[in-house]
Amino acid sequence: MQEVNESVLAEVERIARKAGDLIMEVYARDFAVVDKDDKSPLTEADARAHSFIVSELKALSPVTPILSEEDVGSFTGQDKYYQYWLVDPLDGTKEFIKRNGEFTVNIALIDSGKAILGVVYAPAIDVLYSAAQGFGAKKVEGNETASISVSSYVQGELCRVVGSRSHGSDAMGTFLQRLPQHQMVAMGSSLKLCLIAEGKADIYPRLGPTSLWDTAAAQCVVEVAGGKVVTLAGEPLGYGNTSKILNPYFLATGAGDIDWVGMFSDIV
Ligand SMILES: Nc1ncnc2c1ncn2[C@@H]1O[C@H](COP(=O)(O)O)[C@@H](OP(=O)(O)O)[C@H]1O
Ligand SMILES: [Mg+2]
Repeated sequence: MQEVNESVLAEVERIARKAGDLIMEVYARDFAVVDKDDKSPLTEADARAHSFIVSELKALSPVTPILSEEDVGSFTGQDKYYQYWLVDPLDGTKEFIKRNGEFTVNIALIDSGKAILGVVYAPAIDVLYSAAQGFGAKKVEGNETASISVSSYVQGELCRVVGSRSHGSDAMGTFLQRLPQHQMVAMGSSLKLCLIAEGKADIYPRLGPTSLWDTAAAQCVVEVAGGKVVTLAGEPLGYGNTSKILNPYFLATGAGDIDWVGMFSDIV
């Protein structure tokens, strides 16, 4: 069984940073883009980060299975403790290709369907978010480390909404029309969830598809920072059923007593 403690968290942070360095080597030069079977793009950077992360996690935790976006076929299922590593080696591949810096390395430890440790690293801006149940949530920007927590939205105030830069939806437009005062920020990758975690956004409605690996690590950061990531039925997004790779639509929110789920019930 993989324990969670400060040294394990530090090791996962090191792995995510080094994977980010490998990604940035590709970012700095020309690279080829190929279409995967599902038509999503793949670059050499995804493959390099994947190989590195898998070999390092195996060294850290030899018997804990790994589910990575780039090699779903070799996942052997959760272990007898209902644990596995859930990895998106490069989230925001479209942003990577556009070279706008909004992409991340994501590593989560799942235990009984819940992400109990999560590390998100954005190498182009050198920002790392990291959290584990019982150990707090933090942001490391360059040499500065700060504890992070969500903000509390009060109805009637300007609502800071964050959404995908590359994958929109009609339902999002309907939702925004209902918020008299809002500010919409577009952002690629799991960085949207991290903005909720550090209190820079109030809500991230994801009314379109994502996969388990897109959300797990950053959901841990949001939850430990005091926020929620819930389905449109109000249940926390879960990771216990790996036969179903796609997440349901979800809402990520900070603190406050607004019934966000109720606001969406007739939209979607
Ligand atoms: N039609 C679709 N089916 C499944 N996942 C999708 C999808 N469209 C977008 N995504 C997911 O959304 C992620 C990008 O999120 P965003 O739009 O918020 O930046 C992608 O991650 P990758 O870049 O790792 O492929 C991909 O997993
Ligand atoms: Mg992804």
